[in-house]
Amino acid sequence: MVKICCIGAGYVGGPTMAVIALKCPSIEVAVVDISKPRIAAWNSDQLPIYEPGLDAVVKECRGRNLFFSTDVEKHVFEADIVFVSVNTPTKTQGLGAGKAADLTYWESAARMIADVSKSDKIVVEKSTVPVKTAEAIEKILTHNSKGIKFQILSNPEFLAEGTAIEDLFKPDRVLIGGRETPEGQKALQTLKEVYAHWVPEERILTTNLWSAELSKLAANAFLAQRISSVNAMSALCEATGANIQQVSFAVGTDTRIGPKFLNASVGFGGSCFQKDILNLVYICECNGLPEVAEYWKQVIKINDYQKSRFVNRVVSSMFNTVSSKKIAILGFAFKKDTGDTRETPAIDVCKGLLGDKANLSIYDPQVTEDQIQRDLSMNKFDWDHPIHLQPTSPSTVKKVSVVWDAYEATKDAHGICILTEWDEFKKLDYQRIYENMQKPAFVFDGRNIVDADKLRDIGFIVYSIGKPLDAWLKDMPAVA
Ligand SMILES: NC(=O)C1=CN([C@@H]2O[C@H](COP(=O)(O)OP(=O)(O)OC[C@H]3O[C@@H](n4cnc5c(N)ncnc54)[C@H](O)[C@@H]3O)[C@@H](O)[C@H]2O)C=CC1
Ligand SMILES: O=C(O)[C@H]1O[C@H](OP(=O)(O)OP(=O)(O)OC[C@H]2O[C@@H](n3ccc(=O)[nH]c3=O)[C@H](O)[C@@H]2O)[C@H](O)[C@@H](O)[C@@H]1O
Repeated sequence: MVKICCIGAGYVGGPTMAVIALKCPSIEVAVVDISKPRIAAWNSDQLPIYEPGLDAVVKECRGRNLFFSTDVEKHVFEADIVFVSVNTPTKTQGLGAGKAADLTYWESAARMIADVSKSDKIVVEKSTVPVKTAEAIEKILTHNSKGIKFQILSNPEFLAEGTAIEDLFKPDRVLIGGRETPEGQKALQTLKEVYAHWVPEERILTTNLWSAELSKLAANAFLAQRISSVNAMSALCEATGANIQQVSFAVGTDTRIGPKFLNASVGFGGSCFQKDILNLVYICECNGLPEVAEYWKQVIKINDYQKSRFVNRVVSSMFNTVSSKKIAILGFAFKKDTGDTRETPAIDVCKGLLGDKANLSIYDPQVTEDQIQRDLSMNKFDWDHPIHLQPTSPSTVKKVSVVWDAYEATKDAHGICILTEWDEFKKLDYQRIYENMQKPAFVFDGRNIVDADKLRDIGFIVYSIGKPLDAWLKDMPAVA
């Protein structure tokens, strides 16, 4: 029986391996992690991540050919194929701080693999890494190998959170990069056969190592660039009376552009877009390509601009101050159908409003108070380290309360900011909400999910990203 071990039981390692186990009953899959609580949660009924469809997959395979364990060395020792899906955060100190990928966790995983291995292995880069990382990993493995042969493959993951299971069941493509040597090609074929259990052959792309590594960074950069492009247009729409949804639709019907990923928003979030673009920028700079670096940097600048533009709009609409006003925050996760808050735009928006002394009442159906408090008090990029290395007891942000109901959050509030597009926010009883709020009552829809005209009929002053402005808002321009 082929044995797979995956180091890193996170948002990628967990779901990816669960699906491999489901689709390949003849393969034994062990997912290992240094975090005991995380592994305990994977072995319980309360999985450590919320992902539609994941519970059913795990339930079917766990204990059959899917195992979660903290015994990292034992499972690496036994495996034929070792996936590495550990954190690759942005460096916060030293050379490349604020941009370069921190490969500490990757390097320690590679050294451990070299230490415990007694048989030849295929080592698969699942984490998103800078182009040429495989070369560094190869060096670590071969210099410590005691004669054992390792083949490195790059197999970046393209799943999106909230749709991970769907994406893994029916991927647009699986990408595998390997060395162009007979041994490299043999390893590539072995991994290809794993995916071929359920992915059509023509969707399994094979390339050289560097193309696979770079394609992952490029794909995320292209996706994020689309959002920054549409968000840049949203600002122009507000200034001119155009409507971003109409513009996106008109632009997206061109088959060369396509309709997906053109929703204007308060800004993109998530653990990867910013991190991967910063990483790309750093690589360009290191390769003497400052113009290319500058081009991609702009994607992040527009994203930051979009978040601060939103805050300014809220503050300026409410007589240029939110000091001591209650603002309800609906949604904190970086997108719907996930409890993940890594790099969520809600962090920057909340910090901006707190900077103007607002009192925040936050509700998100999947995010705990503890998580929100951690996020609002943690330094930038600290969140992307394994949980046991993060600050243990972050100070509580006093002007923030976290409640478990949208009606409670909005009671007596002056304004509502919708920051995540949870379906339940579309179906709220806004008449009831209006009656319980201070007047004038504002809704700032950072996701364009509410029926603005209906809300205006109730009496709300409504701001929708990239849509024609209410007279009230036009009279109170937001200066970024
Ligand atoms: N979250 C996402 O949607 C996607 C993430 N990625 C990439 O996948 C990689 C992992 O991301 P996530 O799963 O989101 O991170 P995560 O933080 O959820 O999981 C990483 C896990 O690795 C563990 N770990 C770190 N060092 C270890 C070691 N030496 N031995 C054993 N376990 C160790 C941590 O305890 C943690 O549980 C990153 O490079 C990310 O950029 C790629 C595609 C999608
Ligand atoms: O490398 C990664 O981590 C992953 O990053 C993204 O996936 P993810 O961050 O989970 O979620 P997305 O659906 O891409 O959304 C990212 C952010 O962009 C925002 N977004 C998305 C689409 C859109 O039209 N507008 C928009 O503002 C979302 O609300 C969210 O904040 C990519 O879509 C995945 O292919 C990739 O594997």
